[in-house]
Amino acid sequence: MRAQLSFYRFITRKLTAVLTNTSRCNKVGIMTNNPSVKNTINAFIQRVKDSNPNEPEFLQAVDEVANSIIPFIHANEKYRGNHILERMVEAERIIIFRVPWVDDIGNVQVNRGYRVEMNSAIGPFKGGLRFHPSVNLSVLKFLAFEQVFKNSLTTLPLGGAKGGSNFDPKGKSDNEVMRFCQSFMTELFRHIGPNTDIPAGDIGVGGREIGYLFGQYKRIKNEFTGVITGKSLSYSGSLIRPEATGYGCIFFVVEMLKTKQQTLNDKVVVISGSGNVAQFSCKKAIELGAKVVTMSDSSGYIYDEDGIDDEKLNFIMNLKNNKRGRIKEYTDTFDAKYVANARPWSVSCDIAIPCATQNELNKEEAQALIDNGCILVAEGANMPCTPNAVRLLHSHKIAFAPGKASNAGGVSVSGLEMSQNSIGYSWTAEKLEERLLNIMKEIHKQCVKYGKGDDEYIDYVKGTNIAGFVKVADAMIAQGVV
Ligand SMILES: NC(=O)C1=CN([C@@H]2O[C@H](COP(=O)(O)OP(=O)(O)OC[C@H]3O[C@@H](n4cnc5c(N)ncnc54)[C@H](O)[C@@H]3O)[C@@H](O)[C@H]2O)C=CC1
Ligand SMILES: O=C(O)CCC(=O)C(=O)O
Repeated sequence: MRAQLSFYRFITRKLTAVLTNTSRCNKVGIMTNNPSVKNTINAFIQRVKDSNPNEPEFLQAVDEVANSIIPFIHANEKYRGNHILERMVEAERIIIFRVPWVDDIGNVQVNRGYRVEMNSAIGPFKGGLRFHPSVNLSVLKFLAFEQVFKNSLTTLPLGGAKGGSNFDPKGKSDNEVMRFCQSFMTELFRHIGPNTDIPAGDIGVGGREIGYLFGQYKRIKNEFTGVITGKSLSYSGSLIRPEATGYGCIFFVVEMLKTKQQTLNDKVVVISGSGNVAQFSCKKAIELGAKVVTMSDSSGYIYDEDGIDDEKLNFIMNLKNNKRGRIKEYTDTFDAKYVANARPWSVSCDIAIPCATQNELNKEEAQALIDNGCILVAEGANMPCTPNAVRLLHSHKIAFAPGKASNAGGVSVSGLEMSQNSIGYSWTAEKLEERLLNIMKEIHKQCVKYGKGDDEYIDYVKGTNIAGFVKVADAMIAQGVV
């Protein structure tokens, strides 16, 4: 307690000290390169590090936000003294639970389940579930933390959360996946609800898993409610939700290109991943005239110099969504190169869209993209670019969109699915796609408002973080110390 008090006093002293220094303000009044602010940031990050040891992904996400937000807090009196960011890095609640299940040969298996309920200041907890062997507390805390900012940007009343398990659906039968999902929900159900916490999909959680999870919730609670999004249309899902993250990402890219007086037409696009986000980013990019030349999975990537067209993309969708095969099999049917154990960032392109997982594009790979003429990188995945890669892209003035902004289309349509569930009505695909487009345009506008520098370069990282922060911070201040 004493240590906490002296830390807060230290931060307050630092902020007061730098307030007297009025040099070097940018367009939104934020002082940059001020050594006192830098010290404040470093002290804050050290504090978070000390209280969250062995959580590198969470620290990485906090570090990025702190570097944007602390200078902003310090330039805006309203946000000083409330310890908003200190509160935002503490989850409101974290649930960790055992998930026992029986495999097809009768062996008992056990996995660990999680739900990180990060912040409910502006709405009920909302965010996906990830089933992947790499899942741990650090990964889910980083995802939940980012979700708070992302959901705030969507213009919808959604708090932030994330959950999942180290269960690996790869290689499991449908029955095994079903038994796992039923066991997972048998604990999770008591923590969620349509007005409390509304999970959805993420890596390893698609339509099949959402169906099993929803079915078990309904069975236990004896209630048919909009407790999960990403549901199938046959049981109150929303049109466009499967497409939303990828389509939204491309709509965001179009807005970014507009600032350069360019369009997607004839642009060469490199995409990583071949799951939900990758597939629908590819589909919309093709529709808008781009040539998509790569897709990948955790074993390697395919390079199709002629471009992936609708027929080839349908093949990939069937391969990944139904046959659950490997991307290499593309080359059995189509003329393309397969590169094993590698990522696609050395392929020459105009635009790169990483859509697989966190930290999948490092500094050397960013350098390769720059050397090959890439002008824009937009994150379809959550935090796929390492901090060094982002710094390099910024230093070369490459347009760079963080996932919190560019992949917010998925959760946005989840929010629209919740609205449709609550009024018992289904909107048309056209209306939903139009809403999605407008939300992505609005997010872009907010990024420009807070991220455009004196040299006209748009720092989307700063823009995203500040715009996302302001709404949550205002709500937290209004609600008192809770
Ligand atoms: N599904 C959604 O609506 C949203 C997803 N995201 C993010 O997008 C990314 C992809 O998610 P989904 O497409 O939903 O998942 P998915 O399970 O449908 O696809 C994941 C893809 O990533 C690949 N992958 C996984 N681990 C990998 C690794 N270590 N190296 C290379 N490739 C790897 C898989 O092979 C697969 O192609 C994740 O970062 C997720 O958090 C973000 C916003 C919304
Ligand atoms: O649709 C949702 O609720 C969550 C999507 C998600 O997990 C994400 O935006 O990373």
